[in-house]
Amino acid sequence: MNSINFSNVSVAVAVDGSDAPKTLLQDVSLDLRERRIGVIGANGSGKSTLLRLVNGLVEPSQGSVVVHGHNTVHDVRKVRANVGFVFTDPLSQLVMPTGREDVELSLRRSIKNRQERASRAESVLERFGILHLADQSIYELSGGERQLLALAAVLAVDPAVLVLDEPSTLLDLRNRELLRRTMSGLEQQVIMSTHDLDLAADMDRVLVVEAGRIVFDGGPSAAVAHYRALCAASLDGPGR
Ligand SMILES: Nc1ncnc2c1ncn2[C@@H]1O[C@H](COP(=O)(O)OP(=O)(O)OP(=O)(O)O)[C@@H](O)[C@H]1O
Repeated sequence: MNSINFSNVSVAVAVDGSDAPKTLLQDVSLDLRERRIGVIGANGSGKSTLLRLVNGLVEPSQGSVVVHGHNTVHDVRKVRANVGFVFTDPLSQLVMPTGREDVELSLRRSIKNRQERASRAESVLERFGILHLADQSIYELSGGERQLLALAAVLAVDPAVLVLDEPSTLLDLRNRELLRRTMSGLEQQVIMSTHDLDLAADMDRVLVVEAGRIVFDGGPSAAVAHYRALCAASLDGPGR
């Protein structure tokens, strides 16, 4: 039950001015049962597309994705209730004027009592070291502070699966370390795309995506070595 299963998944989209669809992902089959799953690969290789399939933001053109027993097309509400998604750009996720209100909004469905909700929101903000920023406009926060807030708002509701799309791009060294420690203490299944190969090294299983295909699937050090070799080949290959 506790697996993220991709069965022969392809994603193709129509492109303006062209008869041929563009293939973003091709023939992906995976059974992900590990607690920490990393996704690495070049810009535009298909990492975000793969992650967006996990909460039904992207639908397969072929094949199916089943997350902890729920199909992402037919049971999308159940999938969304189980999957927390942290976007690369926190502003595409934060909807309330302040951090406190945003975290409280996340908690509205799970905690009906107002006071309880407020106190839970405070403890979540404190855990991420941003309680002192709780009442500031989200537009006045730094990029990294917003990224921490977006993570706090998603983690507040304890989703069974946490999807993180490049969560550390804006974080300084200390907050990257905080993210690492937070992730290692989490009970839930985490699937994360990253360009930060140190973060990838903490994962139990790492997928390397290249031009819409999974070209490596295994332990973190072998995956990073594979990715480095791909980069070197593309820089030093014919025509360069
Ligand atoms: N809706 C869409 N329509 C057309 N092309 C798309 C669409 N969504 C994504 N793409 C293209 O699909 C490819 C994969 O995109 P994706 O965002 O999954 O890459 P990524 O590996 O996450 O990249 P990055 O590391 O730069 O964030 C890119 O070439 C992108 O331009």
